[in-house]
Amino acid sequence: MSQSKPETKRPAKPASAAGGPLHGIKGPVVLVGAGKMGGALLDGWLRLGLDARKIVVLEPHPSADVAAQAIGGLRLNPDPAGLKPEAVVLAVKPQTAAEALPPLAGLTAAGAVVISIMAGKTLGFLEQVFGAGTPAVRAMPNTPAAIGRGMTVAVANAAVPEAGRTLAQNLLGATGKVDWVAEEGLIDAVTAVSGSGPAYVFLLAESLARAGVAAGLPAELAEKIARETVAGAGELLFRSPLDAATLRKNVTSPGGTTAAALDVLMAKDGLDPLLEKAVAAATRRSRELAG
Ligand SMILES: NC(=O)C1=CN([C@@H]2O[C@H](COP(=O)(O)OP(=O)(O)OC[C@H]3O[C@@H](n4cnc5c(N)ncnc54)[C@H](O)[C@@H]3O)[C@@H](O)[C@H]2O)C=CC1
Ligand SMILES: O=C(O)[C@@H]1CCC=N1
Repeated sequence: MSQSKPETKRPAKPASAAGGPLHGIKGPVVLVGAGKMGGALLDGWLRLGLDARKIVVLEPHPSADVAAQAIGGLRLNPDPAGLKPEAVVLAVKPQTAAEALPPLAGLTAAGAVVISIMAGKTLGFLEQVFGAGTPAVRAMPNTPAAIGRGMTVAVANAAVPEAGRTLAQNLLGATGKVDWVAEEGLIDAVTAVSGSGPAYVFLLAESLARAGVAAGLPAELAEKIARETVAGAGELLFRSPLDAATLRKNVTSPGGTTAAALDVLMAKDGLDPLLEKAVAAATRRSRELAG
């Protein structure tokens, strides 16, 4: 199990305590696993003003940041027996799930919606653990959730009532955008594109820096300009109404330097077939994780 924990500082007081999308939540909301992604969700809930007293965190290795929330009333590792949660959010590693979750099956007895962000773990698996007919949402977020700029795609089983879907939308939406699909099979490819996708973008920054060094730049300068270029281009894509292809064309002067590079990147054996292979590999792995 990974011990790396997010070190982001949470504001002492919620930014907006009243009237936000989490306002109507009675709780408790039980978060199982407060690592990188669970921690990002927790941050988002607190940022949107969810009262810490409505949150229960089950986490064997809480970060100092999570532990500090206990002062604000968040309940850390209480006995789960007797809890009657409104939602149970699962953010443990898929490989840990078979061992970690069965002891928590009783948490949904009073009708809680289960919201899982575990890669590969199906709605069927969640119903196996928590009982057939348990309202369950399978969601795939990504790490920009840590700065409120995540992209999550979710699918619900037939047992989730409209109110449960709204609850899931609001809890997941605390970290960024949320889209829903009706077909669970799509989540594996979503995982491969947006779930894992930030890693491909960070790799691009690393590769671009290495290519800069190979072209004669000092390593420090190459890393700085590659990082700023990826971050700036991402920000431009975020803010601009133009699509990615138009923004790319705007960089590309006919017969110029960018065109020379794009001739390589857009060749038959360029970036497209490489990313297609990478996304296919991640999609396959997501299916395998279903076990
Ligand atoms: N890291 C990513 O980019 C993304 C991860 N995910 C999914 O999110 C889930 C969590 O991943 P990360 O946050 O990256 O991993 P992580 O390792 O940072 O967090 C997992 C947490 O679960 C805790 N844990 C272990 N056993 C437990 C138990 N019995 N009860 C409660 N907590 C327990 C660990 O101490 C750890 O803090 C995974 O299922 C992953 O597939 C989904 C989208 C993106
Ligand atoms: O690598 C993984 O399995 C997780 C799921 C998507 C991003 N990280």
